[in-house]
Amino acid sequence: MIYFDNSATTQADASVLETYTKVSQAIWGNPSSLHNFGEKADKLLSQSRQQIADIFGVKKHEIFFTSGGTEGDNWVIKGTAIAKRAFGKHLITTQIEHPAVINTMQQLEQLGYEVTYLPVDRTGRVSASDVAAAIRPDTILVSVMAVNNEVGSIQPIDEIGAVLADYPTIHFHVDAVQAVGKSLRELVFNPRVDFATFSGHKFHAPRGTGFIYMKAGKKLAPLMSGGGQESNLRSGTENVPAIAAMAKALRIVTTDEAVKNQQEQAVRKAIIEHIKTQPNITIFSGTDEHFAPHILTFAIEGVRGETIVHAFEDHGIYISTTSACSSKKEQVSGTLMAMHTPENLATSAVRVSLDATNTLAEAVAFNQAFDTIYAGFGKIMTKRNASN
Ligand SMILES: Cc1ncc(COP(=O)(O)O)c(C=O)c1O
Repeated sequence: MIYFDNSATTQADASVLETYTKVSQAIWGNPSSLHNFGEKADKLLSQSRQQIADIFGVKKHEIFFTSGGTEGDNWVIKGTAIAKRAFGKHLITTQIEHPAVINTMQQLEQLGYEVTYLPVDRTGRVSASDVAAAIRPDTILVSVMAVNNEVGSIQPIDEIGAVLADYPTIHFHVDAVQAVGKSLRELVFNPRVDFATFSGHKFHAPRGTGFIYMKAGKKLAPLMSGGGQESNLRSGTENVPAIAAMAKALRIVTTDEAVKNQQEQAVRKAIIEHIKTQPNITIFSGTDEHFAPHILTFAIEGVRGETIVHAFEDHGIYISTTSACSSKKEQVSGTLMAMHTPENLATSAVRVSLDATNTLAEAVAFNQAFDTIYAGFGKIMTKRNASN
């Protein structure tokens, strides 16, 4: 089996699962309990928070645990909307955000908020000057992802940060779910960024884990009210075993990051160099510094994305249509449409998403499977053209 769908989810690391099991067996007390057993869990929770903060060079009390990327995005956006409703009801985002952002924004629109969805260029990048032009006196939030999950384009967070330096009261949120382990720490933690969202299952931690970064002094309304965990901002008994496991997974994925990214880039380039020689192939992910090393999206014109996914599956290779969320709903990729891709090409797009465990030998196997699949589709396309 060759697993090339790491942007959908990653396999939990064996040593990370070991931590999860050990903590579940040995330190399963409730961190809020007053007794010594609870204190042990609380101590581990605190150590995990410190570990994560240290990795990113931020303060411990700026890390808040969540259940994943969707919760983090919802919290920052709705939490801002509630906390700042007296100051304004305008939010700015892009047309290429994950549904966790776009659908949250749409929900707010139904409640009377106004949202500007900024366009992107043909390479899938938003422009900082468009952000500047969209700012209004009642703008309360700018939310822009670091790495797009469908084509891998890296957004100019630093340039947007420079624009927002003149507007210190506007919350600046970065969805960093696809940016972990991709040598983008400085970009995500640009000094002007106030909030960032992270999801554990994208970096080999157990499902249902995640955290947000909330800069000291910034405020969000809680979405989960209850027992007052996470400094009264996110109630609910903490999943200490999973959180300890996530902290370990983050340490592993961020160790030797540059070397791992070179590996991903090498595998990606080996595939690009091979497939780009064929006619009817469109590659949407660039190889320059504006694209993350792990995502490659391409289309075989005239063949539907799901047909391509299943054809590779027959060869034991797992890829996806442009995102795991949209693949079962037969939705056309929002990112590719925003990039002005013709609809017939957007419906033919598939995403290969890598991590550092993928090898050049797997790229060779992928390329061989590609040749067989492409030749098969070629016959169908020729027949179709002849009968038209
Ligand atoms: C950019 C981005 N944001 C948010 C999410 C949602 O994260 P989760 O699956 O942890 O809810 C994803 C998941 O694919 C994503 O790629």
